[in-house]
Amino acid sequence: MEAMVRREVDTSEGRRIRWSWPVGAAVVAILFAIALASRGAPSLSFFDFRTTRCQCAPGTHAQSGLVEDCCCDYETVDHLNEEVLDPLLQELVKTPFFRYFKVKLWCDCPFWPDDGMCVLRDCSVCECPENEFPEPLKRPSSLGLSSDDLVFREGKPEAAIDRTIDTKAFRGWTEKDNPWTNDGETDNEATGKLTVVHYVCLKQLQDQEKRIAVNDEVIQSILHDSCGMTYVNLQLNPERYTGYTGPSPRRIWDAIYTENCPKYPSREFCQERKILFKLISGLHSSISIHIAAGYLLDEATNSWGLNLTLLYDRVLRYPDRVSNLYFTFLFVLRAVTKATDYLEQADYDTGNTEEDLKTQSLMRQLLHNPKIQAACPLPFDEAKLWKGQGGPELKQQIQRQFRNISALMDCVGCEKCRLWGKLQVLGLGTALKILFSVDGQENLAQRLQLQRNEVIALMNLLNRLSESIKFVHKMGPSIRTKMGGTISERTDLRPLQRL
Ligand SMILES: Cc1cc2nc3c(=O)[nH]c(=O)nc-3n(C[C@H](O)[C@H](O)[C@H](O)COP(=O)(O)OP(=O)(O)OC[C@H]3O[C@@H](n4cnc5c(N)ncnc54)[C@H](O)[C@@H]3O)c2cc1C
Repeated sequence: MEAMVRREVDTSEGRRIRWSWPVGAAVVAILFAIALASRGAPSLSFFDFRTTRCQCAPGTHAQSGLVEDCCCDYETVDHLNEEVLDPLLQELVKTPFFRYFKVKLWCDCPFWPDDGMCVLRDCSVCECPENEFPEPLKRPSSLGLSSDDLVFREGKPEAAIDRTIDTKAFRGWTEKDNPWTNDGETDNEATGKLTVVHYVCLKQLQDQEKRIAVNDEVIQSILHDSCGMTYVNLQLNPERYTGYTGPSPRRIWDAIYTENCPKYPSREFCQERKILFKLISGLHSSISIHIAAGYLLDEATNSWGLNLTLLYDRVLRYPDRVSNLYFTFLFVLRAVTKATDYLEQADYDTGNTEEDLKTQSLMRQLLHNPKIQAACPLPFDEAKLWKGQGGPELKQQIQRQFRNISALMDCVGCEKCRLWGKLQVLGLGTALKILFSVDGQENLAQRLQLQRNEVIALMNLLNRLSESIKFVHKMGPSIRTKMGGTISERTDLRPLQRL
């Protein structure tokens, strides 16, 4: 066998192969068998636009061939990403609709006392100044408030909010809870409502210096107690290195992996059990890639750039972390394409007609892209999951675990990391909701209900993953060569570089 491999290598150098009869016959027989077997199997190469329904293969765990448990190969994903997805997503996330994310940044960690430590000024999130975000989003009524709330809290009818524009701006968007994420994330959660009510009313009183003396401290404490909701311009807050290291993030990742999504190493376990680990691991890889790509190389000169060692040590040297990134990407892409009808009909109104038309057009180009449909028509096949014995119970268990992970985001001790952690976990929760809360494709658009913030999170998550894949594809080979090309068999035992 070894000799045969050597001969093949020789061929590429232009030498002649010397075949022995039995070896030649065996090779011909094997090739014939492979050809026969692959006639029925889908070839999903980017250059082979067949549209047969995919038989998801168990996967090879290497970075070639089909991405494990998915229906597209690595090469196809790289090409589609570079040619179609990345350019569209880069434009999409800059539009007013997708760049403002509503988030509760100051909730208490429900599991342990706050131990966050973040060393850089860059940790903090720059919130939107009053005059910046689009009018329809600005109205507090868009957070699901009613004028009764205001009267009840402050007894001040003049503080009542006009809901007319809210209805228009949020047409088609639901406020229904997502069963996959922590309840506190949703718009209609009670404390969220009160926070905004307090903020609006108290601020008005303060400004007018009327009736009640209110100082910032009071406002802050109210905001903090009820974990205030705020709008953040994502474009001004890139996900990158923040200096958030040490026991605090370690504790969170540990809690996620050990308590909520343990790794099931062997093939004995069903795909459903392995899904959560793979999704979180893929997300973790993407976060690490963004940290490495936007690293503070020299604090004195404030110079930012790529930290090669970090990228290699945390992600590239572990093939399973890379393949989990591709898995997560395909999973989220499938959710987006499954929700095509819904997302196409959704209202992307921010009051800026030109920009909103552009948003709509970009969404259409992405949802109906012929290259994606031809090369990767079914990125992930969710239909075959939860069918076995105990499937529904298993689904509920995994749903609970994911909700815990979502709640753990309030324990992240650095604002910017918390912002991106919350957004991306909400994006994953939205993908899970699309894929697993509604069976089948028929009438999906009628039955599916998404919050506006869920869609913003979903598309921004897809963009993060797409950026990470582009980065791995472009830089991976040269970095591997530079770093010596060693690939670790083990996924967690090598000490990581301290920052
Ligand atoms: C939700 C969240 C968001 C964050 N966002 C940021 C941010 O935006 N900017 C920033 O600078 N820091 C951020 N951090 C911190 C960052 O992720 C690291 O925790 C930190 O840089 C310390 O890294 P580390 O070397 O201890 O390894 P960590 O990345 O903390 O990894 C901890 C352990 O998890 C395992 N592991 C690592 N990667 C994977 C993977 N892909 N799959 C499976 N297992 C894995 C390994 O066993 C590793 O030892 C965030 C942390 C969290 C929890």
